[in-house]
Amino acid sequence: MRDTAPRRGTDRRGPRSGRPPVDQPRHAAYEAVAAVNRDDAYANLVLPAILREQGLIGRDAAFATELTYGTLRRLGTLDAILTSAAGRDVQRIDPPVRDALRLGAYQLLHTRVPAHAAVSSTVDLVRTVGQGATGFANAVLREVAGRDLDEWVSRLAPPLETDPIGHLALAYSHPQWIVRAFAEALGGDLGETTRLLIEDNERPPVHLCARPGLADPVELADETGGTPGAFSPYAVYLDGGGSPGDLAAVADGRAHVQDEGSQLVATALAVAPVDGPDGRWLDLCAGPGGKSGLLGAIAAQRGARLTAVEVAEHRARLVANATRGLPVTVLNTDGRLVGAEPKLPERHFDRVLVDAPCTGLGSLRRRPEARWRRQPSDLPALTRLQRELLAAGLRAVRPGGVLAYVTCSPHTVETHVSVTEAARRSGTPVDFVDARSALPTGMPGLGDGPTVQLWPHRHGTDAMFLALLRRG
Ligand SMILES: C[S@@+](CC[C@H](N)C(=O)[O-])C[C@H]1O[C@@H](n2cnc3c(N)ncnc32)[C@H](O)[C@@H]1O
Repeated sequence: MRDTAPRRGTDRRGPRSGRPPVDQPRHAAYEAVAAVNRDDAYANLVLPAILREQGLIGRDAAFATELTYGTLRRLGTLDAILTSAAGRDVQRIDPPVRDALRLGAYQLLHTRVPAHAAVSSTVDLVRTVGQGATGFANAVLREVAGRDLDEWVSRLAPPLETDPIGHLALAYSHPQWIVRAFAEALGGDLGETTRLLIEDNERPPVHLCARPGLADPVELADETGGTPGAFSPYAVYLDGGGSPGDLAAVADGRAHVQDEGSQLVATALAVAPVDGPDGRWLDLCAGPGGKSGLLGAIAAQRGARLTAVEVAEHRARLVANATRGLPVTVLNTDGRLVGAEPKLPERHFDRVLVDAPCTGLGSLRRRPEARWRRQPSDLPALTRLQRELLAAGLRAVRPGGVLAYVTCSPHTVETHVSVTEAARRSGTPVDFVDARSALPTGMPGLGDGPTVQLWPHRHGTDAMFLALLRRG
């Protein structure tokens, strides 16, 4: 099969020119997927801008979103199938045609769009983005349509028995190194690993945090048409649809959008027992301010004050916005300067949060392209930073005070290894507190302690890791 002289560019003849060759939602999805793959854009930023620019709302916006997010999540599996169907490595197909084919294959294998509509609309799209390649695109998509997803997986994936990681990676569209890391964090349980991978490919729910003292979760659920959360005392699950930023409660600062797992780990720091004074709290990695917003609201109720540190200037501004009206002081500085920066004295704080920069493998549901961008080679620099920030946090906490180490990744190198290494090297006496005791009573699936790993497939949250340490 040959794609003859495909032409780059997008000379789309939109409805305004009188000829609508490609419907708007599909074209919007194409533009978003192309921007992500070509320009390293982020889908969650670029797609809303495209939808706004093209005036897409309601069902059209939902369809464009489903196509964009679904195609990006399933990229690994779709590319393997397209490589087979095209008889050549998908990487050698002209990028605009390749992205159009990915969208077409996604519709064929993952949606209820009838096959003829998926094929013809993709060929129309290819006509506008890669002229001359329509015959090629038509032939490839007909080949894809010849099998359903299960048939393609059994044809292309290595056997589960001999290569379980390779099999799961292809079947559930994750890079192998991530599947391996998840399986290790789940104690080698491949059934659970599979459930996690399936969950990662679903659209994540939107959770609100009803700020303590400012909103009641039951009333907020009534007001927003949502449901009170299962675990966090502040959580409300939204039913989907609409933009949460448009909700009155979010606009007027009574609530903010925050995964329930993030709420739980921030609350755990606030409820862990400390001996003695309890008025000085520190968030050493605060941007964009979700946990500072919740901790600041709790601090207001308890007469405490939170210092929120963020090294990136624009993110420090986001923290200031997220904590307006709360007893929070934002410092735009490097958290590792504890002891050197006068506003960050050693042995000073009663409660310290180190929500360290990490690979973010625990929130792949929310960032569809992230799994393909992250590399194992990202780990050394991140884990070094995690240990340095943890060491700084341990210097900042006073004897008898408590520190929460949190990552939005279940990778054991970022969780257990980082926290035990940093504690060991700190030269400070520290004890692990059983983090389960700082989470809601009766919460299932928390393991044997003392650290806790939350999971999308167990708890419906991001895969947040929590270790609580008390300085002796
Ligand atoms: C995982 S995010 C924190 C999320 C935040 N706690 C929340 O709930 O919204 C990590 C943050 O640490 C910041 N960061 C990275 N290195 C830092 C450093 N050396 N000192 C302070 N902040 C740092 C990053 O810019 C990023 O905003």
